[in-house]
Amino acid sequence: MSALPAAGHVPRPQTRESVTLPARPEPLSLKLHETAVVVVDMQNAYATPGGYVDLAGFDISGAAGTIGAIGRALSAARDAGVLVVYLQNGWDKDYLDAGGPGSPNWHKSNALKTMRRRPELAGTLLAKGTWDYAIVDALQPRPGDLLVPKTRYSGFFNSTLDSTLRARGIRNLVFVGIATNVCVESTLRDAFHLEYFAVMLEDATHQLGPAFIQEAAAYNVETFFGWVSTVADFCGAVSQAAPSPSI
Ligand SMILES: C/C(=C/NC(N)=O)C(=O)O
Repeated sequence: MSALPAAGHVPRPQTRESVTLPARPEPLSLKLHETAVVVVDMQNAYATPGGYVDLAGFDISGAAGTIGAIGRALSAARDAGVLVVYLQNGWDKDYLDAGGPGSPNWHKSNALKTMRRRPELAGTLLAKGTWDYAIVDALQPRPGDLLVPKTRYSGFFNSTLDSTLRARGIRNLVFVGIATNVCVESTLRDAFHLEYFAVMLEDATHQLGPAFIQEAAAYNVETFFGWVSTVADFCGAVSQAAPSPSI
């Protein structure tokens, strides 16, 4: 985990106010100082033409709208003093973290499969230090945000995410990012099992696969694992809380 920028502590404006977030299946009361927005894998790999999922043949035409929606949610969150945590998916340049043939990841990762199918792409997809791994320009982390690298779909697996959140007293997680049905849902399900209250902003997420997948993921979240809300409702709710710099 790293705080951004690398050096120095950037205090967030803090509020002890609770807000009520309109959500399905019911509104949710959130103490903002116990809440973080989790930005899942908004990397060129997942959101930019020429990135991994585009090269692997998935339709990413909706990603541009998702970037804009996430930008609005993050702006409201930062203004209200809500912690922003970025997840960044990928591996070392030699792909040791990705696992070899003994790992299901080696068999299921479409990034690894695409590079095996197209050897000219070897070393370019989801490797640390590459353009593909980088967070998209429009959503670059700001001072005070945190960034947690991860090597599998769930942000909680083999990462510092849980301890990072617990150390800050975070109980509520607001999820945005790509892909709804893979890394967002995997992380959100693990959040449920780790006793976090999880909300997905459905219009700030985008699926990999046909449109019905987005609906199915939202159904799963609101019925079994957490709550579903929207960017407009999130922005409206957090803007009700005035930050209090003295806390
Ligand atoms: C398929 C896939 C999804 N990632 C994500 N960020 O949801 C991958 O990483 O290969």
